[in-house]
Amino acid sequence: MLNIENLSKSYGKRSVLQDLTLHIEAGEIYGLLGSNGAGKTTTINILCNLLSADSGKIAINNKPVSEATKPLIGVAPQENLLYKALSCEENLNFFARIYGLSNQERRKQVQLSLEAVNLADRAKSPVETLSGGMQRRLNIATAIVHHPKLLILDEPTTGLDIEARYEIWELIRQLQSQGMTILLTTHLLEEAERLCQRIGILKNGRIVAEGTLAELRQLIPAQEIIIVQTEDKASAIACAQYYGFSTRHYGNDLAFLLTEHLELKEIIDRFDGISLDSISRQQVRLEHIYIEVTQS
Ligand SMILES: Nc1ncnc2c1ncn2[C@@H]1O[C@H](COP(=O)(O)OP(=O)(O)OP(=O)(O)O)[C@@H](O)[C@H]1O
Repeated sequence: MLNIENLSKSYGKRSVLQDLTLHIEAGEIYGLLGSNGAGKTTTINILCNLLSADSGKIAINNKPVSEATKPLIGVAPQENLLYKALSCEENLNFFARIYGLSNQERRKQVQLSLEAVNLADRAKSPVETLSGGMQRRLNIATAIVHHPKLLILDEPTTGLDIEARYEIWELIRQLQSQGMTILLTTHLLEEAERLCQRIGILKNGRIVAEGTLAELRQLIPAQEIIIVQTEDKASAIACAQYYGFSTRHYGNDLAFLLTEHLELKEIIDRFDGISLDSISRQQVRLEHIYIEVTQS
C-alpha cells in the first residue's frame, strides 16, 4: 500500500534520512518508532508532499507521491490543528472543503466522521469547551473526513490521561476494522505493542529493526529478563558472566538476560554469596528490544 525505497533527506549539512526503506501493507497498523529527531516527522512531511526528498521513491497504492496522491492520505499531526472558537461540525466542514468534497458529500462525511470519533452529540460545541481527549479525537476526525486510504497518526495520545488514551486506542482499532491503513508514530512503546501489527524502529534516518513483535523478540538473546537490586553490582555482574547471562543497564536497573527459563530458586542459587535486595522477572518487551537496537 505504501512503499518507501531508499529515501534520503538532508537539511543543509545535516543528514536526517539515509536510504530509508519501508513497506506498509493495506489494512495494517504500522508503528514507526524512533527517538526525538530520528526523522519521523520529516518522513511524514515527504509522504504528504509537503517536503521533497533528496533521493529515493515513495508510492502510495502504486502511485508516486504527488499532489494527486494527497487525497489518499489523512494526517492527524502531533499538535491539534483545530479552530478553537469554531464548533466540531464547523471545523470538519472547513477541512472537508479543503479536500474539495461536494456539499452533499461533505454533509455525509462530516456526520460520519463525528460518529466515528464518538462526538456526534457535541457537533455544535465550540472546540474550546471540549476535553483534551475529545479535542484529540476531533483532530483525528479532521484527518478522516475525506475518507483517506492511509491515515497517519503522529503521536496520537501524547499528553492524554489513561482513559482518553484507551478511547483513542479503541478508535484506532475501529478505523482499522473499517479498512483503513494506519501509520502511527509514538514514543509510548506500550501503545505500539498493543496496536501495531508491525513495527519499524528508526535510528539516524534508517530502519534498524522491523517486524511483528514476535519477530522483533528474536533480536534480543533472552527468554526472559531478571532485574536485580544490589549494593554489590560488580559481584553480581561477575557472577552473571560466569553463568553466561548477558548484562544490561535499563536506566538505573541492573538486568540480566536469561536464554532459558529458570525457576526463581535456581536463579537465587546462581547468585549465592552475593547480597541481593531483590530479584524480579520480566518478559521481553518492546522497550527492551528498542534499547537493544537503538543503543548498539
Ligand atoms: N526545517 C528544518 N530545518 C533544519 N533541520 C530540521 C528541520 N526540520 C527538522 N529538522 C531536524 O531534522 C531532524 C529530524 O527531525 P524530525 O522532526 O523529522 O524528527 P522526529 O523523529 O519527528 O522527532 P520528534 O520525535 O521529536 O517529533 C532533527 O534533528 C531536526 O532538528
